[in-house]
Amino acid sequence: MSNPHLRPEENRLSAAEREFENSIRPKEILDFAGQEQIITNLKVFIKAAKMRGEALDHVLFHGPPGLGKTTLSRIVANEMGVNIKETSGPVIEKPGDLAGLLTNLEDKDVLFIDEIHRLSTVVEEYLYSAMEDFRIDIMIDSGPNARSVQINLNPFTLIGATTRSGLLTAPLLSRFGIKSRLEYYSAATLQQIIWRASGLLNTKITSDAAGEIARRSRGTPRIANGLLRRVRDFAQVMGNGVIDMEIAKFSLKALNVDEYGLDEMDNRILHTIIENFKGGPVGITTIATAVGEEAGTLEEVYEPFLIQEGFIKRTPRGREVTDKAYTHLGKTPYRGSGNTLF
Ligand SMILES: Nc1ncnc2c1ncn2[C@@H]1O[C@H](COP(=O)(O)OP(=O)(O)OP(=O)(O)O)[C@@H](O)[C@H]1O
Ligand SMILES: [Mg+2]
Repeated sequence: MSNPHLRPEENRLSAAEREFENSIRPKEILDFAGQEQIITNLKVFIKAAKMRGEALDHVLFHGPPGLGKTTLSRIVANEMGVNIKETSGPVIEKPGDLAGLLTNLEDKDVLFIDEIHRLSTVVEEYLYSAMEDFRIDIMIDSGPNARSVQINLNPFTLIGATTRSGLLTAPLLSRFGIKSRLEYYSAATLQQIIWRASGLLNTKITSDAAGEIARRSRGTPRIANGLLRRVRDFAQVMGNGVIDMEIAKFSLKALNVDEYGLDEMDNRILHTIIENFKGGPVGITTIATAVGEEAGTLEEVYEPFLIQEGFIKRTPRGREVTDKAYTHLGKTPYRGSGNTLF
């Protein structure tokens, strides 16, 4: 059964896939590839906090799914040498749930709240004083004797993760001293990640095959590792277990993996703009309605990759597909009379 507390993307990961992810998830900062700027800065902040003997400032990791937010949060706790307690926005139903978590934290521990954009308003407001002053009010007794008492918490680090930072309120955002946006990975970095994962899986892979899988992974380590897992099956059954270029190409074709790594929704978006709106420009809310997704999710989860890879352009009048999108979908660019130069 699907877990209602998880986002749709997470529900799509089976238990086996999640276990696989955990087994190859880097635990040390040294094994975490890419995101150089974020890593360089974090190392400084962690070192400084340790020198002062203080908890690390509260951290927000935001960015599209599968880029390493959970991984980095655990690495931060590991580097700080503290425990990490993990929960997620929709699981904390009332302030009392949060109070329970907070009062159980030891000095400098990390409280990781995944999907922090899904905290309820009351819980979020309750979090403010905890983050700012390490203090919370709790109700004791009930009925006519009910009263609230203020208690001090151990200094802690809140690490929030979200794919939808656009939904965070200004007061919450302002309470994070460190805010990092994770970016899509280059093919070269993904190739390195695939190389490392193959080693952990005891699978031999040639460097060009790793490069081929990397290029088709939508800039995302989770996708790269997932593809590696499937391609490994093909290598085992059809060859001698070694992943070479031939096996990689054959498997990726059999798995229907898009040449650029675009997923079903990416292709649906491009298709919709071309077929229903003559290639654009068209507003994001109109596209969202047509593809049946929230406008905010399109803007924060799908569009950044399509723009980065040059399939879509933002114009003052809305989104427009590029010639690359037409070519990719095997279509001829639409040239309305107003658009022709000659
Ligand atoms: N920089 C990296 N180097 C190596 N492996 C990585 C890196 N980033 C992510 N991974 C791998 O990708 C997988 C997904 O990463 P993670 O779960 O941290 O993503 P996420 O940003 O938390 O995603 P979501 O938004 O869905 O929660 C993990 O199994 C991890 O092993
Ligand atoms: Mg995560």
